[in-house]
Amino acid sequence: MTTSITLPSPAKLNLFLHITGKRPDGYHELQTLFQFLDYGDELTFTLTPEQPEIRLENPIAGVPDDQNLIIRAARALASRSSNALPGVRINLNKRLPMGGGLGGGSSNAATTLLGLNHLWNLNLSEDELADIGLTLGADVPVFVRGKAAIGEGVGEVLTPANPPQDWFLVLKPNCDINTGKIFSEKRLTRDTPKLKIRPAFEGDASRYRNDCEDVVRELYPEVDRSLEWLAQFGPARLTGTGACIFGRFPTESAARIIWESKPSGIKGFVAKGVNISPLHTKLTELR
Ligand SMILES: C[C@@](CO)(OP(=O)(O)O)[C@H](O)COP(=O)(O)OP(=O)(O)OC[C@H]1O[C@@H](n2ccc(N)nc2=O)[C@H](O)[C@@H]1O
Ligand SMILES: Nc1ncnc2c1ncn2[C@@H]1O[C@H](COP(=O)(O)OP(=O)(O)O)[C@@H](O)[C@H]1O
Repeated sequence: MTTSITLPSPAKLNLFLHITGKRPDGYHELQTLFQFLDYGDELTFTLTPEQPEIRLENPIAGVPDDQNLIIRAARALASRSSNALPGVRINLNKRLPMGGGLGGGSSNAATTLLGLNHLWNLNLSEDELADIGLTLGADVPVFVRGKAAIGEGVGEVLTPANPPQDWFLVLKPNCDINTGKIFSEKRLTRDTPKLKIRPAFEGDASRYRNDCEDVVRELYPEVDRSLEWLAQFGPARLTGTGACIFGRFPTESAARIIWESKPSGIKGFVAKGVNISPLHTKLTELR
């Protein structure tokens, strides 16, 4: 019996993000193209049959365990089982900046759902895991399903897509952006016409925009300056509601050359865009 696994918890990019309307409950309707990166956090799950608790070995500063999406996902999954389950010790190797629009927390939740479904032998279907995921956040289902996709609704209605698997230079301007604040800005564009995405999205994502970008640039000069710098070298965009931005390159070496010349003091990384999540690639190897 497997008692311990280490799994990737990748980042996502929103290659474009259109706001197409607003629902009566105040949430915004989106059309967004999600692609994964071959870069992210890593989670190790170790069963502890002698201790029944779900325990995070290295809590995140400022995020109480009760609010940590890893613990919340593990508890939500455990509540689906009528049998007593062995406890689990979880170790998080955090590499992704938090609240940066890379979906790190949502990805951690999805890795926990899939990892513990495997270790606890629960055999829940992908649909069931995506439903549990949606109760934790709008971005969790795409990480559960593990395929690049256009997200509609609040991002949970997914249609698989196959964008080019380019290389990206991702930068994290030195500011924290609150998603709720951006969505509540009056001047946000909320009426972008819907793109035709069925039977398949054939468009070139770089022709489309992130509707949050103008507002974020106005409110956060660090993002504005970083985007201006990165756009010198090719198409550059905001992911989610920021603060991370990304530039697209045809090869790893092209991205690394620009990385070497980035302004001092700004953090980031180079990664490849992938249409199958590294989490799913790893789980397939384990089966
Ligand atoms: C914008 C996206 C795009 O991938 O990513 P991130 O920048 O967070 O990575 C997501 O849709 C983020 O979804 P999610 O992670 O669930 O959003 P939350 O932080 O819970 O949202 C905070 C607040 O923003 C507003 N909100 C959020 C999403 C949405 N589609 N419409 C909204 O109006 C709501 O007021 C909500 O209470
Ligand atoms: N395991 C987790 N990893 C990261 N953030 C988490 C986690 N659990 C809860 N959070 C909370 O979720 C917020 C959003 O984090 P994250 O998913 O990294 O960013 P974003 O939604 O902008 O892509 C964080 O600021 C943090 O308060």
